[in-house]
Amino acid sequence: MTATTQQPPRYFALLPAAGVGARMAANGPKQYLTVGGKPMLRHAVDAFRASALVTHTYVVVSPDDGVIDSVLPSNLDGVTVLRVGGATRMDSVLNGLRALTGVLDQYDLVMVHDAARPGLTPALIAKLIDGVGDDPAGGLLAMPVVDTIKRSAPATDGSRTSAATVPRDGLWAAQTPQMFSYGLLLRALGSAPDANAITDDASAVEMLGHAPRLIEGHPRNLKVTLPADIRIAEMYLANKED
Ligand SMILES: Nc1ccn([C@@H]2O[C@H](COP(=O)(O)OP(=O)(O)OP(=O)(O)O)[C@@H](O)[C@H]2O)c(=O)n1
Ligand SMILES: C[C@](O)(CO)[C@H](O)COP(=O)(O)O
Repeated sequence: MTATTQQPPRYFALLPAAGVGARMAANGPKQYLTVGGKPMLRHAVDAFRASALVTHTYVVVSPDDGVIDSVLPSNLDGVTVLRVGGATRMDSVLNGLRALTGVLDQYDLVMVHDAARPGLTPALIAKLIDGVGDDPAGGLLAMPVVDTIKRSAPATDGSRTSAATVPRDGLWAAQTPQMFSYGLLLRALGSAPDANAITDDASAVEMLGHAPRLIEGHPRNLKVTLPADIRIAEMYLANKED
C-alpha cells in the first residue's frame, strides 16, 4: 500500500485596486490617498506582507495606472502587480484570477481584499484562515448588523420616508478578505450573470449553491468609501490594538 501525502494549503492575496473612487470624489483614485502616513493600498498590501501565512500578494490595477510604481516598487518582496483591471470590481477580480492561470493551483486559497480597506491586520487574516478551516465553501470577514434597519420610500417632496422596519436578525455586513479556493472562485465569478450586481466575491459563490462561512471581522477593517471615512480609518490606524 502506498502512503498518500497531502500538501499543506497555500494562501494567496488578490487585491482589486482598479476603481476610480467616484463616491470619494477626490482628485484621483481613493486607493492612493494618504491615510495614516501612507497610501491606503500600501496599508492593505503591508498587512498581507506581514502575515507569515501568506505566500504571495497580487494587486490588480488598471492597464493605464500611472501611480502604482511609486506605491509598490517592483523590487518589493512578495508582491506582483497585474495590469488587468476591468470596468467593475468583479471584472477586476476575475481578470486577476485568469491572469494567474498556471501560477495558482485549483486548491490554492485566494483571499480577495479591497485596496480601500487599510485597517486589515495580520491577526484578522489569521482569524479568517482559522475560522474557515478546510470548509470547501470558503468564507469571509463580516460584521453583525447592530442598527435598526429601515426600508425607505420616496416622499412627494423628493425626500425619503421610513416605510418599514426590516428585522435585523441574521443580517451581517460583508467585509473583506473573502477567501475561496482558486478553482471555486474562478468558476463562481466566471459564471456569474451580471458583473454590476455582484458587489462581493461571496455572492457569486452563493449563486453556485454554496454557503460561505461568516467570520466576525472588526470595525477597524472598514471600507473607505466617503470622505468622512478617512478620519475614522486614521483613528484605527493610529491604534494598533483596535
Ligand atoms: N472596476 C473596479 C472597481 C473597483 N475596484 C476595487 O474594488 C474595491 C472596492 O470597491 P469600491 O469601494 O466600490 O471602490 P471604487 O469602485 O473605487 O469606488 P466607487 O464605487 O465609489 O467608485 C476597491 O479597492 C476598488 O479599487 C476594482 O478593482 N475595479
Ligand atoms: C466587497 C465589499 O467591500 C464588501 O463589503 C463591497 O461589496 C464593495 O462594493 P460596494 O459597492 O462599495 O458596496
